[in-house]
Amino acid sequence: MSFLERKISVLISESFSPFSGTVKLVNWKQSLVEFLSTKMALVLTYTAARQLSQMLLALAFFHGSEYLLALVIHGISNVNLASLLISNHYILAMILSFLEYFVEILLVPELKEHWWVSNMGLALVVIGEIIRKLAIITAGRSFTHLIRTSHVEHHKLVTHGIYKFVRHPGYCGFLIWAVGTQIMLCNPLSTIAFAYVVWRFFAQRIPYEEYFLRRFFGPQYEEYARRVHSGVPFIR
Ligand SMILES: C[S@@+](CC[C@H](N)C(=O)[O-])C[C@H]1O[C@@H](n2cnc3c(N)ncnc32)[C@H](O)[C@@H]1O
Repeated sequence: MSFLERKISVLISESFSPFSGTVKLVNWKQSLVEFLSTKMALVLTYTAARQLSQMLLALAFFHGSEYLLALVIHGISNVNLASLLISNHYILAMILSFLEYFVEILLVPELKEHWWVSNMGLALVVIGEIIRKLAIITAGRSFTHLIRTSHVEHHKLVTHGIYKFVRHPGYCGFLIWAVGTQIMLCNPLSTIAFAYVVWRFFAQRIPYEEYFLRRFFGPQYEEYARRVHSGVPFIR
């Protein structure tokens, strides 16, 4: 056994030894396999099973219901797969968040055991879903996944229901939902990244969307925008 092999063997056997302070020299390869298989077993714990299945359910429910509502409101001929709201950037962000989850549950499994944090995330996912779906149902045909750049007859300014409290409940709900998914997974890096990326996306989208709303509805929209907050932090 080389010096390095002996060192690794001691380190690993120390971390597994049930007798504190006892240094057992064991075959380092066998120890490494034991070490990795113990870590892998952690991935299959109750914690991971529950957090990951909640995440998959949240994703399936969010995208499935977006598509179904679009079908019901706009009719099959006006809806395509874009209504699933799954872009390449979105897929990449989700893959990175799953990657963070797996790396952390292997290296720092105790991070995922903060159940009050995870449950708070789950509550945010549910609240975000409710706000967004209320927005879609309230706005009806006025709520299109692509921003309208020309006025159509049936496009009416919506200022009732949840739009009485915030101008962009659909975006507000999505922001809460997206950040909630990462808090639910106890993913610190993705929580910050999702909050920033989603917020920045809406910070650019809202002025663009409102430029057309002002053109379509003029002083009526001006007055509404003065009265009601956007619903997205730091965007008036
Ligand atoms: C993806 S929806 C988002 C709606 C809104 N920004 C929200 O977050 O609930 C975008 C479409 O909704 C329309 N829209 C946004 N606010 C509206 C309102 N108060 N009344 C009618 N249409 C609106 C825009 O013209 C755009 O075509």
